[in-house]
Amino acid sequence: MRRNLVVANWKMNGSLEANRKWVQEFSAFSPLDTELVVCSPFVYLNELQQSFLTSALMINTGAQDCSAHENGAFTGEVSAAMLRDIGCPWVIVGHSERRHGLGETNEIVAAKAKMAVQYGLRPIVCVGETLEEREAGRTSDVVLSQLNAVLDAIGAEALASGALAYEPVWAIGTGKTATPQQAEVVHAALRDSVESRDPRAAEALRILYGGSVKPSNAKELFACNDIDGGLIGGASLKANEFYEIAQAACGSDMI
Ligand SMILES: O=C[C@H](O)COP(=O)(O)O
Repeated sequence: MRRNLVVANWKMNGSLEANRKWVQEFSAFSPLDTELVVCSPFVYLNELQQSFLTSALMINTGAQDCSAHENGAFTGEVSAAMLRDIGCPWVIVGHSERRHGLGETNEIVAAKAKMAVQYGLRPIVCVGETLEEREAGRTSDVVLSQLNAVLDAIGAEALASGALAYEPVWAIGTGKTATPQQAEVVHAALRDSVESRDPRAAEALRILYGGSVKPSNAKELFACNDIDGGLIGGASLKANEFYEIAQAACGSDMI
């Protein structure tokens, strides 16, 4: 059975004060039977992790990226080893804002995923097509080539130790969510592709949906067979909305 996973991606948002308020607000809610991760900017990871512990919140931390390099003269980069060193268990790689905004190729994303796994981190690998690619009928080609680059680098089992996130670029921060049917078709194709390499890993792999997930649409998305939770941007900045989305994931785990 796959346990649903709901991940907050705060992107370049937050402050010490705002983060403390978020933790305080979230602590007032009853615990949920869903695995939760908050990916904050690097500088807040340590304090956030401590506050989750002291508030007895069952939330893990994640970084939003890691370097494709091991160490050395790479100004501004943060290595997987450093994340491991501060006890941050999760890391997002290949987010579309990095692929499209910062020119990260499939090869770079694969190298980052490899570094993450080498240092014992759980990668959340993002894939997704642009509107132009979808309209040209290239959705499967694009997401499967993004997936395969990572699978070639780390293998299916290592991917299943983390998660795969399908985020159609046209749905991110736009308010346009993929319909559950649109999302499920892509999720099923992604799982089939992993299955052709390793059926056990495919069964265990959590495939998250991301792109304008809100409390109002989360339940029907999470009810789909191959959607095992979400990667939540804007709505995760509000503790109550993230909690409601996490609540929607409770009890929709698939066997
Ligand atoms: O990582 C999260 C995704 O980019 C989704 O962001 P969004 O929920 O603001 O659309």
